[in-house]
Amino acid sequence: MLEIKNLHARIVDDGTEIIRGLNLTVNAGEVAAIMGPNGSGKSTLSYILAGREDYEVTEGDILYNGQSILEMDPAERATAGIFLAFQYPMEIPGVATMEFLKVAMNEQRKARGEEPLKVPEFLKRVKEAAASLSMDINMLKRPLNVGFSGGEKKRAEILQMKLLEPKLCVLDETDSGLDIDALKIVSDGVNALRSPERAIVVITHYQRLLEHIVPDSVHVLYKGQVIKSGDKSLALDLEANGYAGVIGEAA
Ligand SMILES: Nc1ncnc2c1ncn2[C@@H]1O[C@H](COP(=O)(O)OP(=O)(O)OP(=O)(O)O)[C@@H](O)[C@H]1O
Repeated sequence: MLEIKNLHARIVDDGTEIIRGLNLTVNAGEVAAIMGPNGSGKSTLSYILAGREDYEVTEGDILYNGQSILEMDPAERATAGIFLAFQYPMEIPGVATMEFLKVAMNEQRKARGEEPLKVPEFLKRVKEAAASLSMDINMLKRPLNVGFSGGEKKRAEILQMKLLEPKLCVLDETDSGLDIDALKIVSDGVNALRSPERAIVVITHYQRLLEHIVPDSVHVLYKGQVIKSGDKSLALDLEANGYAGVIGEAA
């Protein structure tokens, strides 16, 4: 589903190369965890997948279902089924969360040649999804993420993901800012989306999240490259021993 080949990417503003020859394959049905020290390029990778314009790909390719996405803008990628849950979800003043969800869902339907959702059906879906994440429906009348606590913002990201049903989900540090109960609720929400037709990429610092969302593969990112891949035991090893060993091996 996702095949990243020898990807090199730099910051447009100052030309600094952040991603330096990254290779990664994530198959449909797979949950892949990406770990790595601070500043290794994890968030940058997620932004590049989503199509953020601050970064320029200088070499290599990103294939989604066998097709390069490099020429697609962020909206086209979203319509194609790529979803990024942000580490720091953006506040959108003046746009009620409910309205945002409606526009996002209907835009995707339009791109697929489907009719917009009727209001009762839309409300039913939102209510069900919000309830499954223990979110108060009244919160969705507020502008998106404005004044939401850290944990509420993360839940709002998962709510969007549940409603949009993307095929490739990239979750950037979804566990940060979540209390113990919220971590369980959000993880359950992600697990409910596991499916043979969907790939999920989870960026995290902590093995803790991976106890709830058990990954099929774990990849260590360092200086813009995947330096080691393994199964879930790799995350346990990192938790116990830190990154030094893996980095030394790669060197
Ligand atoms: N727009 C930018 N301008 C300047 N430097 C940037 C920019 N974007 C990324 N970087 C730098 O690129 C490197 C990788 O950053 P990135 O946020 O991708 O790391 P990360 O692995 O997600 O880190 P963390 O675990 O701390 O969240 C960092 O050194 C960061 O300072």
